Amino acid sequence: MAEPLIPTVDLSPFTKNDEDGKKKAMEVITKACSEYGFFQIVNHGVPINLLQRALELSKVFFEYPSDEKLKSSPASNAPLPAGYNTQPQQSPDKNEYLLMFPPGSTFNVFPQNPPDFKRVLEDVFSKLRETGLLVETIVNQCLGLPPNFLKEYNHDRSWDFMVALRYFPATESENNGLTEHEDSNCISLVFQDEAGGLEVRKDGEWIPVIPAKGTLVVNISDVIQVLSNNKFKSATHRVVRPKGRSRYSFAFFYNLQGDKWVEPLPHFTKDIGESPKYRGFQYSEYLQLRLRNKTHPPTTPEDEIRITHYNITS
Ligand SMILES: O=C(O)CCC(=O)C(=O)O
Ligand SMILES: [Fe+2]
Repeated sequence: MAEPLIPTVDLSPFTKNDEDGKKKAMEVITKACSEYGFFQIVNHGVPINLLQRALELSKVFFEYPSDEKLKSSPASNAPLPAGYNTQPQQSPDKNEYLLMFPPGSTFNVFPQNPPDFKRVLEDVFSKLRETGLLVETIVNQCLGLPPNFLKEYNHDRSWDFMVALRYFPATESENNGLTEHEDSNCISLVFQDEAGGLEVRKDGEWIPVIPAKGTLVVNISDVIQVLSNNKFKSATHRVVRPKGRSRYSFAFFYNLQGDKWVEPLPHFTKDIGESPKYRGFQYSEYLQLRLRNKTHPPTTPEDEIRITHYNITS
């Protein structure tokens, strides 16, 4: 049988305390994170039915007429526009989305319909947050950091957010759904419907993530890349829209508190005689620069701020 293109890791050894299984899983994860920062997980603790239900309900929601969706427009004071959003007309990203912060956040604006949607979104969020913590713990161990290091550094869960996305069908002339990028946060978890379209760049080639029910995609993001001084890679990924149908997905961003200082850790620099590859920065500063890419897009996309903004080049 052909090798699956993106490795799929069974996380059950981590809940069953199967030491041998954990070791094997960690080898696969370490390799994937060192090369390109993407892998898939099964037995991750989020019920498959819940993931399916979330996709079904988001499909119902996004198929409503605009005026119904616009009833969940964001309140103006939120740090990110929680609620229903469309991309600006000039954006190359042809999607619409519903964004939420943790259940109970006062920024959240939920649709009234379909009636079960809010409860399912809150459930999915809570479950993905638990899986995010588990993955962070595994990444911590794969990086050889002291136990609980990342958990303690990244203890404030109020910055996490999730988006339900709907991508419009490709046209004859273009199929960009989400332009290539790296996520700014720590770890992202994604699931997509059977239309597929998510791709990751490995050795200069775009590798499609073949959709598989109940499977979550793990995406290592910029904060982990900086802390580990490039030992683990922030995945470059994009979404290509399929023809003839819309495509639905969810992305959960296991984030970091804005006032945290981010810089390569001593473990990956002075302790091993390596120079830092990034200068330190406050996370909220980087978030603002990234947000500005969206609100004030530069004329050439190459001028968008990425994590390379903090590179030490000498
Ligand atoms: O829709 C997807 O599959 C991925 C979304 C994504 O990469 C993002 O929102 O940053
Ligand atoms: Fe992304």
